[in-house]
Amino acid sequence: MQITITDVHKRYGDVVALDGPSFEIPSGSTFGVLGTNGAGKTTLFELLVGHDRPDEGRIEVGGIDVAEAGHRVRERVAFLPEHAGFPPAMTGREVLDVHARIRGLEDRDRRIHEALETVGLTDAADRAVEGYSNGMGRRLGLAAALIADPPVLVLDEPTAGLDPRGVAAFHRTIERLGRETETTIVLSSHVLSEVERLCDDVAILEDGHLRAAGPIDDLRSETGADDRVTVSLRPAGEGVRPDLLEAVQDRGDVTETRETIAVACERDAAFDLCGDLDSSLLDGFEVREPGLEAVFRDVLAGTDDESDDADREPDSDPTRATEEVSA
Ligand SMILES: Nc1ncnc2c1ncn2[C@@H]1O[C@H](COP(=O)(O)OP(=O)(O)OP(=O)(O)O)[C@@H](O)[C@H]1O
Repeated sequence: MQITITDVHKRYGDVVALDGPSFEIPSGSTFGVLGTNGAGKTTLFELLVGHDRPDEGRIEVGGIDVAEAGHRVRERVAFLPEHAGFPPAMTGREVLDVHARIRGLEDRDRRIHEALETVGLTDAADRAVEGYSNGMGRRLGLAAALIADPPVLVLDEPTAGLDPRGVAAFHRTIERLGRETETTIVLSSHVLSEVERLCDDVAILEDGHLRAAGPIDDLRSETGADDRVTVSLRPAGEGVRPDLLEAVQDRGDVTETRETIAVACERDAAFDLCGDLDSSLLDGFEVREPGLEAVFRDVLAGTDDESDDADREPDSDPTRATEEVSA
């Protein structure tokens, strides 16, 4: 089910939370909403699921205006908020039964069974929620969101606070939903590798403005991120690390990890770098293609000056984002 966001504005007192983003979320896609802290992601989700109304602009889900017909949209859109809580004494199954009843669903036992299976909570279904781990609680939230087979699923930072196993389980569930159903999945995350793994398309927000939107591959070439690579060098022992650092310091953006020294630079410069380095300093190296991180950095780097301007007025020009991306 396609979602269309058109010139949406939202203020909280003096704070401009959304300043006119316009973009489309393709039907059946897994779509990532990215942004710095306070960029407006949660605000956008609250408007998208009909919990609040925009001051100006429209959000349509499957052609229906959310602000005009919130009840019809709520039948189509399920939301997993960033902080979903459940009465601690209830079991997971009881929580899902309440959700199914609120939605007036028939065939509740089958739906509850399927939702529990989908998120991998069948064995814990009859335990009280207070005994659930953080990850199990998130998965119960997802099961509650899935119980009505919604055509649209909105997940606000779904893996925040989960341990690596919880994150992996969550990823598998989302990937399976994306592969096996027509569900349009919209999620926000600060973990770019997660978004790159799960999503086909993204929107990047900053201070309420849309900075870029579209398929990740298109953004890579539009932003020029495609022109750059990262050369990851493994020093031949800790003793030569300072020499290696000195040799690469003017060759690009240098970052160090415990094992490697990474140099992000233009493709031609990477070619020269690999040819010039003294091989006795190296245990090995690899060249990595630009990831979503490079796109994110390039998109936001083009707006550094503007993002300092906290008092700017709302911008009603929906073409603005396209201009900024190509800037
Ligand atoms: N109910 C509210 N009252 C006042 N200000 C709010 C309210 N909700 C959000 N804001 C402000 O609106 C801006 C956008 O907030 P929002 O929570 O949408 O950002 P976000 O991108 O989800 O941030 P984060 O990544 O930190 O969760 C912020 O400046 C925030 O302080």
